[in-house]
Amino acid sequence: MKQDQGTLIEEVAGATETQSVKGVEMKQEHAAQIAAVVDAVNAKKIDNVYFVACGGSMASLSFGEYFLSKEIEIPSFVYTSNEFIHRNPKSLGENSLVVLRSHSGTTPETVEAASFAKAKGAVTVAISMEAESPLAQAAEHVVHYNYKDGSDAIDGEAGMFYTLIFELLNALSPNEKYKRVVNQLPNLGNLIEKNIEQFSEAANEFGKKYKRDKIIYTMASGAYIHHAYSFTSCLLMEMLWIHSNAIHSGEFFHGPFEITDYDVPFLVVKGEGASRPLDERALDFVQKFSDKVEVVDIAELNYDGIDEDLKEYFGPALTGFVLRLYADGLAEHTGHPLSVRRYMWKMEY
Ligand SMILES: N[C@@H]1[C@@H](O)[C@H](O)[C@@H](COP(=O)(O)O)O[C@@H]1O
Repeated sequence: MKQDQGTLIEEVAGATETQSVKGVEMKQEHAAQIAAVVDAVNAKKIDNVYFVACGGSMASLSFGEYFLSKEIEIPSFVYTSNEFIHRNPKSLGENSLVVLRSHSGTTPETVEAASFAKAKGAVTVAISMEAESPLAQAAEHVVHYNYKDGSDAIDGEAGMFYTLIFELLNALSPNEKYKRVVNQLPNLGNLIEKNIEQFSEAANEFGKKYKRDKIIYTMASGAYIHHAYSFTSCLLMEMLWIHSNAIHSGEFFHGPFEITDYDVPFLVVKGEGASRPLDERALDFVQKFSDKVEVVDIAELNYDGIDEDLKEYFGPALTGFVLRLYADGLAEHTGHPLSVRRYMWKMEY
């Protein structure tokens, strides 16, 4: 059992000279929720970490798996909720940390997965915009985030999630880098605003140019494959009814590239970080054979106030807000609002 070491947020709050973003502080109840998770992790020997959710929520949790597997030796896994229950992973047990996420807090498979993990004795953490939701009640710990209610981004989905992940990384394997990430995360609000401003026009042009296309492929790698997945599944297919597939840049040459032609559209997310060369290789190819290639270059995002060596952690936190603009552009020019569903939440399935 480790000593109770407290959280990085508490450390920052007690040492004003290290606080990098003046006037922006996480709400106390949110900092306390994260502190409770850190205490629970410090009180146990954690052997593995499971991230469990559905759809866009699963994609968001996958950034946690990406950073944990890249940074520390404790293995981590991502599961869609129903498979988590049905597969019943052998290493799930009382030394597991299971992080579940549901925006609504009501997705039945995810609620059930929380009860399933709790029954196995794991430390369970529910992330949701609804602090009283069924998911929050099924898990031992709750990490709540504010959604479109005027709260600062540090209390929103990205601010809360990335703070939790870097607090967890620090609890499992302390490193001064994680402290700097937590110190600099309050910059998110400002950065989201600046990046929305920077990419709005290109995203609107994208909508104008591709409004007649019935299929748009997305391509990415590393952390960004999870952005490609949610862009494809949630934004293009669910909300805009545009056929798509999220292709991993490293896998592109092992089948999918045969579909490339002058009139086949690709949205390529050129990542910032370890797997950027994979994206560059795939991009070189599609740019040779397709006239319909759109690139979102994550290295070109605005990272004001972020240390150079921390950009790879901030890129994934900002990209969702940028890609959302590209869906907004399509919605605007196709006249198909992102809110329309035919089946989802409308019937039993
Ligand atoms: N497009 C939505 C996602 O955005 C959502 O994440 C998921 C699960 O819903 P919830 O996050 O409420 O559990 O359903 C769909 O996939």
